Amino acid sequence: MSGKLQIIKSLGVFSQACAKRLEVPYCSRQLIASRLLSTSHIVYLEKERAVAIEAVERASRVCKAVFKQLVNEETLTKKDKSPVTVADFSAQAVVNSVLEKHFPNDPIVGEEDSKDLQGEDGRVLRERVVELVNTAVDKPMSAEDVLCAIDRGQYEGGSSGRHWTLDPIDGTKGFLRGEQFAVCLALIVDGQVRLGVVGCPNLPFDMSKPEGDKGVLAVAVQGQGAFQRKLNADSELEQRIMVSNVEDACNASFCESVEAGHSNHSDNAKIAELLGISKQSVRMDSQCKYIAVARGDADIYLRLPVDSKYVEKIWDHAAGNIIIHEAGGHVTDINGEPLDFSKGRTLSANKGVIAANSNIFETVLAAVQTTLANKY
Ligand SMILES: Nc1ncnc2c1ncn2[C@@H]1O[C@H](COP(=O)(O)O)[C@@H](OP(=O)(O)O)[C@H]1O
Ligand SMILES: [Mg+2]
Repeated sequence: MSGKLQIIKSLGVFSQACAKRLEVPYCSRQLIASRLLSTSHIVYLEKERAVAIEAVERASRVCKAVFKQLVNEETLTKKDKSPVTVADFSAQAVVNSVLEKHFPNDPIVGEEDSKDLQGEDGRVLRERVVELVNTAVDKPMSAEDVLCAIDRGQYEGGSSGRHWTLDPIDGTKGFLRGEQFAVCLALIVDGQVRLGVVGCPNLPFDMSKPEGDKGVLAVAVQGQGAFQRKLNADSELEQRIMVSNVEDACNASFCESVEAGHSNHSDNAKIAELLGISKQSVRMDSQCKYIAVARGDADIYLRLPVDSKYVEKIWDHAAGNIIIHEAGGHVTDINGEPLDFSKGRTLSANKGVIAANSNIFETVLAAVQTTLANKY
């Protein structure tokens, strides 16, 4: 069989999904195949994309169930951090076991480890986690299976080969406040982020209807654009998302962390003033901020350091980073350097994060550098 024919045959199972994403009606396999052959990168990472979506959807379901309980039940006070802990460990176990099933040789850089679930001290927490995990997986998992799955996240990362990075619940403070949080998964190949999936169970699907449907899944593969679909919905229909086209920074809106301990609110305010921005900042937890910029709900995301010591973690940025790029935006650190995901578990070569649409990015970066001049 010729190479070309082989590619066309292997495309068969993907053509309907690709048609959806390309926003063309589902047409003949041959037509889709010829489109894909002319832009051969489009089939790149198709299986990884589908598996990552499945993993994030399953984990998001687990988190959403705990989140609902937390918001509704009077018995759980928001000062009690255990619900988010249970959901966090469970989500990591669920994602890692889905990845193990399909890509058993891929290492994972995950935020959590199983230390707090070990031994007699960890028994109560462990039992709750095992019960929750078993609501979300196809094959029953023992306590040992669950701990092993969590600890598959201990990879050190680096610049060669491929690995995944996972934040099972990003925005734990938002989760506890009943606000925004996200399940974030990305695939890194030779130090470059190639695929990102972010599940945002509490984010309105359409920001112009804040009381409407909640639950967004955003996904991007390098070179293929960024898309959103309804999280855990029957329909797999995807919409392409794009950053805003605001051209004058003074008309921009910016978003930042709710937590002043994660991003310097007063420096952000000085930059906004310098840019002539009069709109109030949108404060939001987690990588939902990247999604807000990627779909044009906001124009700028500023994450300025609060001190010189904190080093950002790759799982807090990898998925959001590729989604912004694929939506037509730009992401760098405060020095204008791209985020470097090849350094292991942290972004040790970077300081802070700036994301914006491409029209205003250079203006925003200049304002950041003027404001922070030699501070870090
Ligand atoms: N001093 C600090 N500066 C920047 N980020 C910090 C920080 N301390 C903690 N974080 C990170 O900020 C993340 C939340 O970001 P945000 O404020 O945008 O919601 C946390 O993720 P987790 O919630 O997964 O622990 C944590 O990794
Ligand atoms: Mg995080």
